[in-house]
Amino acid sequence: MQLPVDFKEKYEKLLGDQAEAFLASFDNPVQKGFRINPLKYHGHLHEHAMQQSVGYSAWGYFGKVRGKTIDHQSGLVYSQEPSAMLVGEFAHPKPGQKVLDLCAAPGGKTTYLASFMDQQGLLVSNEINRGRAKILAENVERFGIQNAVILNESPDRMEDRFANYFDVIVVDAPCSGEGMFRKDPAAMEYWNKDYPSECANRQREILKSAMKMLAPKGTLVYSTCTFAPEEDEQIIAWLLDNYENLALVDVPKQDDMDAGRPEWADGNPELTKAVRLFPHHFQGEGHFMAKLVNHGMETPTEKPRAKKKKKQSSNSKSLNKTQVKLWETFAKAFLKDSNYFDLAHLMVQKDRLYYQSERLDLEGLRYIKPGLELGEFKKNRFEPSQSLLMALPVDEFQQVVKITAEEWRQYVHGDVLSTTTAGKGWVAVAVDDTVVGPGKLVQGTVKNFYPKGLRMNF
Ligand SMILES: C[S@@+](CC[C@H](N)C(=O)[O-])C[C@H]1O[C@@H](n2cnc3c(N)ncnc32)[C@H](O)[C@@H]1O
Repeated sequence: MQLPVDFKEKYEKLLGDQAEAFLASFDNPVQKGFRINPLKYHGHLHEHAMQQSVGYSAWGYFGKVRGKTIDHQSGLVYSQEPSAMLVGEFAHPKPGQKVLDLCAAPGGKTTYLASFMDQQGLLVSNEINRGRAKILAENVERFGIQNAVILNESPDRMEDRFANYFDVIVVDAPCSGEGMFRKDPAAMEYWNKDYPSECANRQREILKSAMKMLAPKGTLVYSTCTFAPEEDEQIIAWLLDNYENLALVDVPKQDDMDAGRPEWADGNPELTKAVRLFPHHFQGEGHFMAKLVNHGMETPTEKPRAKKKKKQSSNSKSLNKTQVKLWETFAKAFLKDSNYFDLAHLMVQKDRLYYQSERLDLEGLRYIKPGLELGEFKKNRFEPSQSLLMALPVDEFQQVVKITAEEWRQYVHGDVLSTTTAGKGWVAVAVDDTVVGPGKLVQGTVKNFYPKGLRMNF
């Protein structure tokens, strides 16, 4: 691989006698990986083999995910390279906590965090770039996460609303991407020797906002996919200097994981508690990560905290009587437990019904999904969304139509299926125990409600 000359010279100086092995590793094959989804997994995958597990991740395996498969389309697996899995392990939120993934698209860390949370608590998943935020929302839908809110904000605009709020914050920062050169050689086009310092400026701004949103005793995980000390140890040194209540957590390291390098920053020996993943030592792409805990009190906010408004925002409303009736009738016929989603946590926005695990007023913030989308109110009826189908296990539905893998291809193509299943009305369509989407039983056929935007040809 043709690496930038300045890049080579920099790491020859920094790494000394290890530089040769480090630079040679860029010619080795990229490590591919995937995770199984514990919110959905019932003991087997349809098209992928779980051969070699990633030791430090309960859900991680080496191997490549194929896109046009039941496993991928129904969110049973998530493609993620092995190094990135360690960030989720560092964060390790508990069910019920308030968790923020501040730089979240396309969703690798968000889906990892949700895997620990067991649909309880709140996961705010934010992405500044609108196009990428939409992709994030698609991945969250497929993974079946019930307790996520997808924001599309710049971190500084979130500070006041969420002051001292989150128990766990992950900042998987935009960075110079040196650790991705092997996987994505196009990343080299942006790189020049000043790029890491430019990225570091942005990282400090993002972290200033993150610190305002971190609760007392909260955990902050910072990660990059670059080797640049300016964006790694030097950022952590800056955090420790500027936030005296913040302390690094000593996370156990495997033999193939390197410690942070104090000599590449201000010499603070604490920095050895950070982790570097070098591709000449570790089976994965280049990464840096650090876990910190806030031992302090609440961080004073600069502006007064926004007062809680009694009135709901103009965008989102509680359900009116007709909508309550339509939803309740639908839920009774479609779900085994018609109260699965607490009415007090439901809200309507532009005729779409959402469930919010934690009631939030998002007025003034840009968002993609204010919660789990359950479906849409149409003239005198309620139509379930793909998100609802993805977010519940098969045994929560009253009526299920089981189809074969071959029929699944027809279903995701948009075809009407014939069936011997008796009954009528809304059904969950499933392959074995894997729910793949909604359908409607009409006289021996399953009318196809797989979203048009997701349909595919084979
Ligand atoms: C390394 S990627 C995140 C990857 C993601 N966490 C995952 O695991 O799939 C960094 C993200 O930060 C976003 N970003 C760029 N500038 C930002 C800023 N100023 N504040 C917050 N996020 C930013 C990028 O759009 C990008 O999606």
